[in-house]
Amino acid sequence: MATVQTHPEMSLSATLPAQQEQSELDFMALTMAALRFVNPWTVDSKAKQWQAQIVPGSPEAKDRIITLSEVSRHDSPQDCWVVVYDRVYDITTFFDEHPGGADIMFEYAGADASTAFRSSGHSRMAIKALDRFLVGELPMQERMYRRPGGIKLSDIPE
Ligand code: HEM
Repeated sequence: MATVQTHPEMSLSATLPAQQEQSELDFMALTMAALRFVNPWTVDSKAKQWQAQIVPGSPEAKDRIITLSEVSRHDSPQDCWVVVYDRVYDITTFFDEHPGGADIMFEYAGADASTAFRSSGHSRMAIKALDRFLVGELPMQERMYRRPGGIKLSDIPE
């Protein structure tokens, strides 16, 4: 039977990256575990509470933390969520009412619509109209506009 001999140096260099990767992975897992322990805004803690249906615009919506990954699951005309300025809105019932049309909004189904919303020149009234569709907000580590030291826009809603 034929055997393939590799030069000892070659086989060493071939195994090194794999070993390195293994130890990096362990290091990452440890770091993530430590971060979860000390970080009060961990994704898991509040996101797991997302079980029951929530009425858009209700007081409970203000306390609900929803991850981007959860938002991405609501991307159909029957169940459509978008993110605007780190807040999550269920706009399923708004398609027919939207003065800018349904299609333009549906392009952002399950995704972040902040820049589209902003660049369409929405009025204060439109910003206020967001309230009634609120279902929650992103965890701190997924936010872009409402995090300490993050981008500050003077005209985004409180
Ligand atoms: C997410 C919830 C949204 C709400 C509550 C909302 C609300 C409104 C309102 C009230 C208007 C009337 C004009 C005004 O008062 O500013 C409007 C217009 C408009 N919206 Fe939205 N909008 C939303 C999302 C979007 C998105 C994601 C886009 C994407 C680009 C968009 C594009 C437009 C455009 C182009 C107009 C202008 C229509 C015209 O003047 O003919 N909107 N929207």
